[in-house]
Amino acid sequence: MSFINTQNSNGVLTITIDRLAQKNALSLEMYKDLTSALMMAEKDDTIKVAVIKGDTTCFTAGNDLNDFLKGGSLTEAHPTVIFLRALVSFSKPLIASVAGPAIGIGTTLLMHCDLVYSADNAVFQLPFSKLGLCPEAASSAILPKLTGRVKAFELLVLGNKFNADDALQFGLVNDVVSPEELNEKVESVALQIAQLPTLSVRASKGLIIDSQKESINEVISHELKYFEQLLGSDECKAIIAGFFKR
Ligand SMILES: C/C=C/C(=O)SCCNC(=O)CCNC(=O)[C@H](O)C(C)(C)COP(=O)(O)OP(=O)(O)OC[C@H]1O[C@@H](n2cnc3c(N)ncnc32)[C@H](O)[C@@H]1OP(=O)(O)O
Repeated sequence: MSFINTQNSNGVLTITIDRLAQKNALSLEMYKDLTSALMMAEKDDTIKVAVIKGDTTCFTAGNDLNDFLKGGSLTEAHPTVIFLRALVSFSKPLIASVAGPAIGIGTTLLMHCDLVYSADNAVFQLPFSKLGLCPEAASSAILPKLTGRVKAFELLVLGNKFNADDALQFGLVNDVVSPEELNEKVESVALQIAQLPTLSVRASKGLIIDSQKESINEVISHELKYFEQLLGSDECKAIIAGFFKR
């Protein structure tokens, strides 16, 4: 059973994370499906813009902690790494629609989206140190640029939860609406983009991000070396195993 659904309509590919019983935690299979969805959007000329969403109660609880426990080397062949590379290289506008928990990669993937809309029930968290891990998805470089160094340290290392208004203030999201308004808001912006001249939108995204892609990918590689080491540590394994013994 796939927990990633796609719907293609009016030039908009909507990618829905749908594993609510596990708070939309992202398994390796789900990363593969997310990558496939991005690649499909990249290749299909009828798709002008992609939206990534959960539902109005939950975006994603981040990486599936069971998969962390299983281990595995974070090489370029790893599904999470392939997804991160696809996210960085995605050349069409990507809009995130966030509600409820957006934990770990649920927050860091937003740093690779072009527009982010949040419901006022969203809860963001970068609990890397609490898990015995370190930042990923180039958040160690992107977040300090958004928030300044000391706030980035607070968010990435203390790892406390923050709300949608905080995320708006940090420049992580464009706008905050009620959960009931979120889908309509995102759909209307996506349709607006889909109707703009395609080449102009593509060129504009390229101008905003292309010059940074190489360094973002380098930061991702650098972070992954530490992340892999930490993931293999007894400390991290004990913390993650503890999550399931609550
Ligand atoms: C490269 C990527 C790095 C990262 O993403 S690092 C971040 C990893 N993620 C986390 O550390 C978040 C872990 N989850 C939570 O903190 C909490 O959950 C939430 C705040 C998201 C929601 O809390 P609540 O509403 O109380 O739900 P619940 O009872 O904790 O979870 C419901 C079911 O979902 C499973 N679950 C939640 N998150 C994960 C996860 N990340 N990986 C695997 N399973 C998860 C639980 O175990 C449980 O399941 P059952 O009903 O069978 O007991």
